[in-house]
Amino acid sequence: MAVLIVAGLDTGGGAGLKADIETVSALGEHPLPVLTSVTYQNPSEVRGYHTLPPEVVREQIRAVRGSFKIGAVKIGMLGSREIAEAVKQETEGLTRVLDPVMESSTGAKLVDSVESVKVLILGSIVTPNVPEAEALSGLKIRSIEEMKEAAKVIAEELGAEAVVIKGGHLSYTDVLYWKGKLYEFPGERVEGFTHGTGCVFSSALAVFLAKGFELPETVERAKRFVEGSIRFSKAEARAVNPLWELERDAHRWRAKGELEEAVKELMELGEKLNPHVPEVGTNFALATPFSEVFAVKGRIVRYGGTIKPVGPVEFNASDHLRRALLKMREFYPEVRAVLNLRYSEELVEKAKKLGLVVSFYDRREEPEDVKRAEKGTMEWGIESAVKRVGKRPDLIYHLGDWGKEPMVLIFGRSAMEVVERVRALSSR
Ligand SMILES: Nc1ncnc2c1ncn2[C@@H]1O[C@H](COP(=O)(O)OP(=O)(O)O)[C@@H](O)[C@H]1O
Ligand SMILES: Cc1ncc(COP(=O)(O)OP(=O)(O)O)c(N)n1
Repeated sequence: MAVLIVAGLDTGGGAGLKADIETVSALGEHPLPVLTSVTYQNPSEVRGYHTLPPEVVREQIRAVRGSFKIGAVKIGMLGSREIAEAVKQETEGLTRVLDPVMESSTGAKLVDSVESVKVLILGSIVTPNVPEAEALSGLKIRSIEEMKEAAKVIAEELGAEAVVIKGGHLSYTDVLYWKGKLYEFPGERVEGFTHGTGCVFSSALAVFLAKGFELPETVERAKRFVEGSIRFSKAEARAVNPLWELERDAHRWRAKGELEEAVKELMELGEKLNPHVPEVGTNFALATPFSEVFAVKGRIVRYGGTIKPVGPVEFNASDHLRRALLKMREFYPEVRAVLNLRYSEELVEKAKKLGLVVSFYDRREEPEDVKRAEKGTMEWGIESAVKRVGKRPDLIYHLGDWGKEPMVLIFGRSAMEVVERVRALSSR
């Protein structure tokens, strides 16, 4: 099934047509991109825009309308009244999702007037954010109740088929008004980059409608998709990541394979490693670029004179090492792997001789409030060891405390780098 996308180009690659194409593709449908305008923008500012002649927009739609089975159309930045009129005529009869783009989140205008957007409201599924809903309804919106009133006004007075008011500017709860009924879609703030959320939301809505879902289910699915695209956004883009699901799954698959290979290699060191395995066992953890962590279920234990993994490599199989690794990655995101061994002075001395950067934390220095808080020790320990040495540590040790075995953590930028370090440390 194809989804027609009528939108503007964001040169920063975060919102607009590029985000729409990625959303439609990631959700498994075929995007048909129609350009209305070129903006000059990055995630921090929109410097201006140029609208294409309406005839150019018209011809783009005509070129594809007859040759593809179009399940829905998503309409984003229109730019001008003339383009809005052309798009209205050329998309007649299609299921229309209208994101009434008026301003970017940075406050720059992306359409000549609110009236131009209104041209396309009749019969469309309209997805304003709170400021856009205020402009369309003439009402002030400060609460979910006021979102509901505005949605009703936009549907009943402007003739929208349905109205979804998005809550990204308020409480992250979205509201749908459809066929005389109101629906709420509760949400919570997700940490990450949010430039492009509105574009991804409306494109996802168009895709799920094209797939045949009913509107309330469609809104729920689109909302959860946007949440993922915020959670798995990336620093270099400073915008949402519509490819998150595909990338996350690919990274999970690769990380699992990488760790399985490294564990196999580690088993080759069996006899040499056996004396370094602590009473609680050794574990080996690897993080994906999205900071999801794999480890060995049940840990690696001493077995006769050698060592043995108790279970398979699994997602979230070690809380302890996961917390150590994620804390280290806050300082050094390139660090992806960690393994724990029993502390011994010889091991630490050998690490220093090998030129590894060694640091430590002293549990006796742990502040009382961290001690009282459940699960804060590891994070505090890694942070204090990182700060103590002032550069990326390869090995962090602690000397234990009441009921806590002294331990060594060996870090690396890949699982194999950790194995190589362990090989060097355990060689006689
Ligand atoms: N930080 C966030 N955490 C979770 N959901 C968010 C966040 N920001 C926006 N959303 C959701 O993203 C979608 C788009 O909303 P919004 O950001 O208000 O649109 P726009 O980009 O048009 O301003 C909505 O479903 C909204 O609830
Ligand atoms: C070309 C273009 N189209 C739309 C927008 C606005 O995108 P949106 O998803 O609403 O994201 P924010 O502007 O709220 O970050 C845009 N900026 N450029």
